Amino acid sequence: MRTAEEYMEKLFKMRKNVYYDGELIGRDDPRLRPGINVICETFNYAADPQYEELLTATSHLTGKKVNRFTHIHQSTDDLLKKQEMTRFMCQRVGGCVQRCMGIDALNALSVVTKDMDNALGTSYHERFLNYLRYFQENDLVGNCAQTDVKGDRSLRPHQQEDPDLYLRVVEKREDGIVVCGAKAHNTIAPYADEIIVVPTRMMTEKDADWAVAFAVPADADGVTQIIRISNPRPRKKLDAPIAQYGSADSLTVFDHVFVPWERVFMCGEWQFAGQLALLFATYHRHSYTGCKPAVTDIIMGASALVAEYNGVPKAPHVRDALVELITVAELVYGAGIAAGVKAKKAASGTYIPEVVYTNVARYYAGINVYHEHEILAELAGGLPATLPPEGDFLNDDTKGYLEKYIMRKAGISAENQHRCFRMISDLLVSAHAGVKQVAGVHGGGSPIMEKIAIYGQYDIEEKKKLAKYLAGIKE
Ligand SMILES: Cc1cc2nc3c(=O)[nH]c(=O)nc-3n(C[C@H](O)[C@H](O)[C@H](O)COP(=O)(O)OP(=O)(O)OC[C@H]3O[C@@H](n4cnc5c(N)ncnc54)[C@H](O)[C@@H]3O)c2cc1C
Repeated sequence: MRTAEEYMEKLFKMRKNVYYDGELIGRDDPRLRPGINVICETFNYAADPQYEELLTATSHLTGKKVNRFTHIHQSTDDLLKKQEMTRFMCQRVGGCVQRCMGIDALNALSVVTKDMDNALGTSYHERFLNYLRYFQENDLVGNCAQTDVKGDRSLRPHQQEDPDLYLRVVEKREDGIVVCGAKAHNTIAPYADEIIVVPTRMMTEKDADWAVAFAVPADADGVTQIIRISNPRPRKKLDAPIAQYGSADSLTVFDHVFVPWERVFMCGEWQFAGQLALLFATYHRHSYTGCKPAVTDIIMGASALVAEYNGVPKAPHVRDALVELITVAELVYGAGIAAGVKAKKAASGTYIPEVVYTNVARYYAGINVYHEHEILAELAGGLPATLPPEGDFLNDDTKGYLEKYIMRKAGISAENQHRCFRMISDLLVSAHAGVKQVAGVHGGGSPIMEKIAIYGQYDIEEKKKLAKYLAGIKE
């Protein structure tokens, strides 16, 4: 397994292909550091004997110890540990741990490459396992690039005016394929080792050129990342863990990118594009049953703390608000556990979380994101929005006034009151908070996509039969 230092050493040597705000930047640009800090923690905690059980696993390929963020689930226990690890890690970094998506994509590919081989006589699975071995042995960090830019949402890939609006194969050669197009909203891409591309939707026969899956180094020739960095507001003196972790998302352009065959895991098998798209979504939404409860934990902790600092921890509406937050966190987590316990073993041996429990959990988490922030905003009052900048707490002319007038419950220092409200301000009214909120709604698929998955898998006819039985309707 790698150390955080080894991860960064490799990262900083990558080809410069990342653009930010009009500049071509290196991966050692300090503005990327808060996102990189998140990934470093996935190495740090894996190296800590106290967290070894949670953060590491045994590779089913080599029998060696691997970081759990590179592991293919071999049991229901693996899925439960992944969920628990995700909640724990997201609590430590104050939000998205980001390293989940690469391994979610690899789990989906482990299933679909085998199913394709069984149905069509292709030989993708062996190829995939070779790549997985490389991924695990080098303890790599992967972005999953699933979301195409999609153009006109009502049209299929082959119907778009510009065929590049979904990523596609433009040439097949003896040694590999050439792809063109772009993938959107790729979190972690500027500080990932690898980009793992999978289809975003079901395809028809006419969409065969768009039914493609592969992996490339994130700095491969022809790959350009145009990114948006989202960092917490910097602190002057009042440093705190929440201010150290950020993220970045990329529009990843593939301009005639060559992919050697050993890295191609689907090429034209349109019949399996939908299965791969849905399976990645299932694994990723199952990861959300770990990360979203962690986000609720953070909001819940901040809500309870601010009520205590305000001197009203026992007020009935505070208790009600906290119970609402507990309900969201634990229903989502509980459904994630159910999805793990009810997982099915695929032909490849990989365990797949149960789809309905996974999707109801992700859906419920998504539609509650803004409500949870509303609860915190209500309990915190207006100060998170009007809190003077940190400089005023440091300036001798104003410091005394601010420390006097921020006081609430006796016995809590002015600094701790200030720390509490500055964190809540970061959680509620910063640009970073806005990005996290939208990610909470759309990451892993918009709520409508979860509804489609739930309705598509649920046996409503069975429920109609039940109603007929109870009503005494005999046909
Ligand atoms: C912060 C963040 C990070 C993300 N990270 C990643 C990542 O790392 N990798 C990745 O692959 N993706 C990532 N995503 C993408 C995420 O999965 C998508 O945002 C999501 O699937 C929605 O796609 P979209 O943004 O293109 O919105 P759209 O597809 O435009 O959807 C917006 C709305 O349009 C409507 N709509 C769209 N299509 C149709 C249709 N055919 N019929 C009817 N209505 C329709 C629906 O109401 C839908 O909710 C991330 C997203 C965010 C916000």
